[in-house]
Amino acid sequence: MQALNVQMREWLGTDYAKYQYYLNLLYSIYSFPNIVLPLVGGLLIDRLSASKMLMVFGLLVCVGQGIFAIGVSARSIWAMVLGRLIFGIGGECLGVAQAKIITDWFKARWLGFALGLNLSFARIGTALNDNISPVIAAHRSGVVGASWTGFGICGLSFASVIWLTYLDRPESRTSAGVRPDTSYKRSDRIQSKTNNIVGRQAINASCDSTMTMSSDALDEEDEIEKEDEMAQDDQMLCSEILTLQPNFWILSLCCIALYGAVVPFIHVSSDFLQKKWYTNNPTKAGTVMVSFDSIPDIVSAIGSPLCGYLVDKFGHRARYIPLSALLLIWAHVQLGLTPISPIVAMFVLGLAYSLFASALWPCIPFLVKDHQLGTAYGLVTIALNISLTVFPLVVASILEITQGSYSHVEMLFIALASVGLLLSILLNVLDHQQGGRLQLIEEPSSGPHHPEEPFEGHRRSSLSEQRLLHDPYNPREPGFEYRRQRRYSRDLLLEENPDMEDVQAMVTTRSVGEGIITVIPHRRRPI
Ligand SMILES: C[C@H](N)C(=O)N[C@@H](CCCCN)C(=O)O
Repeated sequence: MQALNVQMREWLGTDYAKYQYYLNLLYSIYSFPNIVLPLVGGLLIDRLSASKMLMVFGLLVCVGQGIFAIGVSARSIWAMVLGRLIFGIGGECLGVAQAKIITDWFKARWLGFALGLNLSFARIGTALNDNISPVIAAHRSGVVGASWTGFGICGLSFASVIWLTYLDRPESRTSAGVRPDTSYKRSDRIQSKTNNIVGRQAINASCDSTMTMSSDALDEEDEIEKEDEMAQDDQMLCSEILTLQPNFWILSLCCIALYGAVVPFIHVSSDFLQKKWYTNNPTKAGTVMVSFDSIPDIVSAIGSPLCGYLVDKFGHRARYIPLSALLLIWAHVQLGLTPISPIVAMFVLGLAYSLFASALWPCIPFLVKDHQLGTAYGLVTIALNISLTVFPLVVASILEITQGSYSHVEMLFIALASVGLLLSILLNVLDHQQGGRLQLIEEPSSGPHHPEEPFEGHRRSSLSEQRLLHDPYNPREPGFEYRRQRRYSRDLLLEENPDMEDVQAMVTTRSVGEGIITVIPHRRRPI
């Protein structure tokens, strides 16, 4: 919208004041419903399935952009508003579903890099939109052409949603050792529970059965039944939201403060930079500002996957957050209170943007249980949208009251970054007291897996870090089912030619009917 500012106003034929009202309305209608809806989206993702919901949200994005483009073609502002509403609901919930799928697949390795790459594509999209939309609109087709180009891109995005849904199907998850999606898991569990019952009845009924069960195997079966029962409870309930740990809520507050110190600034940066540095040279301002505007997004497009990689490689993900808050304070102090050229400050701002975004989102899976992930991502997305709804309005009010004083606006951003700094220090202190879960290193596993290894994947962890892991074999611990599957599939894969005897040593087989057996992977225990 911002990118097509002038051309859109000319196309709609409205005066400046009315157009500013429409512009704000089109932005607010995107963010406002997302103060609540990502929670509903997240709960649906946890209770149904991330890829099914991804389809629904992807469709909403296409429908929303289609209605918006029709509105632009017909010069109907209310159709445009309706389009943005549907687009916003789909877009933010789509982000939640994406994050859930990425976490399911990359939780044990490369999570920071994968989420960083996801952010990188979002930034590239923003930078391309800012720079290409006006060029498209300047041609014969105008803003109508630019809006329908947007619709075409949404169509391409929906095609990749379909492709992703295919890649994320239950069989691929199972063969890759990835935690199955909720709906599949539930039907699978009902089936396995039925099999267990049938198997038990068959064993009990046939005293002359040729199959005898060792007491170990019976213990194992009892444990598996217990796990099944407990897993039935592991459906995300609304009431569980209140039981999420304080660190999760502090992280959400960090999200409000730090995004609030960056995104609303980017929205007004073009006007600010022009007024402060290029007042007497509007021609230069016109050309320079387009690229200046995009510096934080471009730096973040490159920086986010790199920072994500650093987080994976060296851990300490929560420590990057106060560091990024310090960088934000530096950038805003330099921009707001000094006459120094803004280029360096804009780079620093982009670096801080990369650093906190690629550290903050990968913290979430370390703070909630697996079955709460969608809801947790939904809640942090709500925090983000509160920030993106409230602070642009605060900025607009400050500009109105101070008659356009950007120094006062910069003071707001410095204050927000300082609040982010304090909150992130508190987060690190509390996390340290609880053993440093947020600082763990997850790195790609290369060598063989040792039975005594307490957690999935190879990881350098200090003793204090390991203390907090409790019992990774406890089905109530976050990621239990995921770890068991990973162990099982890794054990099979690590054998170059796994022969059947070895495989049999790892599983218990049950005859549950004529010609039907059920295979239960053994749970490995630390030596
Ligand atoms: C408004 C927009 N959705 C946004 O700012 N998103 C955030 C968070 C994306 C999280 C995806 N896992 C961003 O940094 O782009």
